[in-house]
Amino acid sequence: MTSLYDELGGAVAIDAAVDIFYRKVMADEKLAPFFDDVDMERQAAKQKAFLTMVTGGPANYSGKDMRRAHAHLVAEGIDDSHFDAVVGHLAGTLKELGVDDAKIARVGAVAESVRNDVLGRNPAS
Ligand code: HEM
Repeated sequence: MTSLYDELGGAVAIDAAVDIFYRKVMADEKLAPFFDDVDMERQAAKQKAFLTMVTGGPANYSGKDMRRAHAHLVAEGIDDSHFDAVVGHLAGTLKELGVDDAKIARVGAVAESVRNDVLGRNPAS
């Protein structure tokens, strides 16, 4: 079966998407402060590897799991509003790149699957 990764356009598409996505995140004044001390080049590389893996492409992600990667941000106050904004920027990016709504919805579902981990909650809450 063709993976969502291939349907999106593979490595070239993921690279383009992550670059545009982080430009949007950094231009969003409620999100940018969380990235103040972050090396954005390294961050973009991790995000590319992560999105590649979770959309069914080659699994080269060696970063932290989503709960550990964001635990310090939970302490700094990230909540559903930040998560929704991040997912919105991802969807907006894909839309700009000409990805159809059905595929954007599938990427959105992948993002939703890590919401509780990113926000440091139990699955049931
Ligand atoms: C779909 C949701 C999200 C995904 C898939 C995601 C993915 C990632 C990945 C792969 C990393 C790198 C982990 C590592 O260093 O090993 C990371 C780090 C980070 N994420 Fe997210 N993230 C998401 C939501 C958010 C949200 C809502 C925020 C809040 C603004 C956020 C802010 C950050 C920051 C600031 C870092 C860097 C941490 C550091 O290096 O100190 N992320 N994220």
